[in-house]
Amino acid sequence: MREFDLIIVGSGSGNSILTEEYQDLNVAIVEPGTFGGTCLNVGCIPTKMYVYPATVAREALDASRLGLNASRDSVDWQSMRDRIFSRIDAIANGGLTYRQSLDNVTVIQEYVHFVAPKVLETESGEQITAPKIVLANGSRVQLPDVPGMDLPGVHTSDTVMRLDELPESIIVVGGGYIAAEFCHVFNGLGTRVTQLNRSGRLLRQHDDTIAERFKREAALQWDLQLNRSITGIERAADGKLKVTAAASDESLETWEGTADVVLVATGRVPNSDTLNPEAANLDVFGSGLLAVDEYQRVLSTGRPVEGLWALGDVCSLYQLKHVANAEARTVAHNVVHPDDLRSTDHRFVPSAVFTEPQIATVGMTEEQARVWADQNNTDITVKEQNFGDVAYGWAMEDSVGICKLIADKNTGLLLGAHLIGKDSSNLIQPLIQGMSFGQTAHEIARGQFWIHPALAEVVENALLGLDVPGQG
Ligand SMILES: Cc1cc2nc3c(=O)[nH]c(=O)nc-3n(C[C@H](O)[C@H](O)[C@H](O)COP(=O)(O)OP(=O)(O)OC[C@H]3O[C@@H](n4cnc5c(N)ncnc54)[C@H](O)[C@@H]3O)c2cc1C
Ligand SMILES: NC(=O)c1ccc[n+]([C@@H]2O[C@H](COP(=O)([O-])OP(=O)(O)OC[C@H]3O[C@@H](n4cnc5c(N)ncnc54)[C@H](O)[C@@H]3O)[C@@H](O)[C@H]2O)c1
Repeated sequence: MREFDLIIVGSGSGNSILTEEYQDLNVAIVEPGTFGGTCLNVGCIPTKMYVYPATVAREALDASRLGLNASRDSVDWQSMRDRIFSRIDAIANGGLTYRQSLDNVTVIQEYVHFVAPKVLETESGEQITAPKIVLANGSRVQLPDVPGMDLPGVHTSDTVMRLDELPESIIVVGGGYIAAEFCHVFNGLGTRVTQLNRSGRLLRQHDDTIAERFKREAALQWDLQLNRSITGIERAADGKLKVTAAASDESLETWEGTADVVLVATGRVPNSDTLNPEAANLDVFGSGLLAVDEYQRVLSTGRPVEGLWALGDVCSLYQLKHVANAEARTVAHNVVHPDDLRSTDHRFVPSAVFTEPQIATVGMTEEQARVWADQNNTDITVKEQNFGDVAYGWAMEDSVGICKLIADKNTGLLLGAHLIGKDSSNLIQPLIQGMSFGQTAHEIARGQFWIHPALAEVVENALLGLDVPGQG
């Protein structure tokens, strides 16, 4: 059995643990896939590198209301794809080469699973052990159990960005983040998009106002087929892929549609099962999440296992890179300072959906805030401010954007912020900051200058519209 001081399983956020404090430790990093993990290779980064040109194209197509006639004459998919992946592949290869060059680091390029507590076995049968092990092995695509998933032309987010050609038509299955972002990408680049979702709602975890507004905007851009659950995919006589879907709403008929490509984006599951957690008696809950305490220590029958840590999608309620990175910082400290444990602050986890319009959110939805207020004997105040009501919104002729804020009427503290509209992923940041540092809505609004006439004035006005102490 090979012994190390530390084993890290997964090279996504797990790879960022190795700070200078680790240079005297004998470390193994286990990564069977492409070095760098999901975000770099098949997730956040390449998707946004496609989102940006798609957004530029949509802005051109929508510019006529500003008296500017522009068009999307042609799209060079191959050069876009090669530009994106020549950058990304170089970073992944460079990261692997760098780690392999370090005297104190061994990279093991195989899957591992537990055979006993603290003992992992590679696919080729080698056993490795260490007093400290970090489990950072992420999540993977979950496919519905229907026929046709293995047909050529049926893709997931892992493969669709490497297509040889921009498809003329695509059916996107799912109504979450991944489906939304790829509908925007392909629609912006000129593919005919049909989105199929099981429920009648898009972005189900978002505030109702935002989800409804997004549904309206999505229906204006592509063909939206809601309340339809995929039942199968087959090859049609004309060579296209034929998708069938049952109606989950009784008023609808069974649906059939054809396209060149099908993208299945029906969720992701944690990779804990690939670790054989039973052999180490590790606690697993929900969709397969490893149970951890607030210090990221992995639990076994409810108690932390000495020297065993987890972070990111394999254990987190949030499948988000900034959360995986924050948890990695916690673990990086705790592994080498076990007597001075830090916890990860999960109070105000924001996220953004990079569509056109963008969506950004932090904290409670209005529905959650009403329940919370009842339980805590307080009241809430809600303000919806249209982007179109501020000067920059006039410049944009905006009729889409909303900044919706929810605050505790008595304390003035923000409970939730939900934006849809241009640059929402950036506009929300002062609200995340104010919530994180305990500032009231009035303090955020009046404790600083807001640049005039920047779009951020919509956030200032939304804050001033809340019925909280200090306003007036
Ligand atoms: C298409 C897409 C777009 C996304 N966009 C965003 C975004 O814009 N913003 C955002 O915040 N988040 C986004 N995410 C989510 C984000 O990518 C993940 O939350 C994040 O990358 C998780 O990091 P991780 O370190 O936990 O896991 P990963 O980066 O997935 O790393 C885990 C690694 O472990 C390896 N592994 C798995 N099982 C084993 C095993 N048994 N043995 C050894 N190794 C194993 C895997 O090969 C993998 O490389 C996106 C995800 C996808 C799929
Ligand atoms: N911008 C970002 O931060 C970003 C971008 C992409 C992904 N992510 C992360 O990745 C995670 C996974 O994303 P996702 O979109 O795959 O999952 P998701 O859980 O958000 O959405 C899955 C969707 O598929 C639908 N669905 C499930 N089974 C179906 C079926 N049989 N037929 C039709 N529809 C079906 C569900 O109703 C749901 O709308 C997200 O939760 C998010 O945390 C984040």
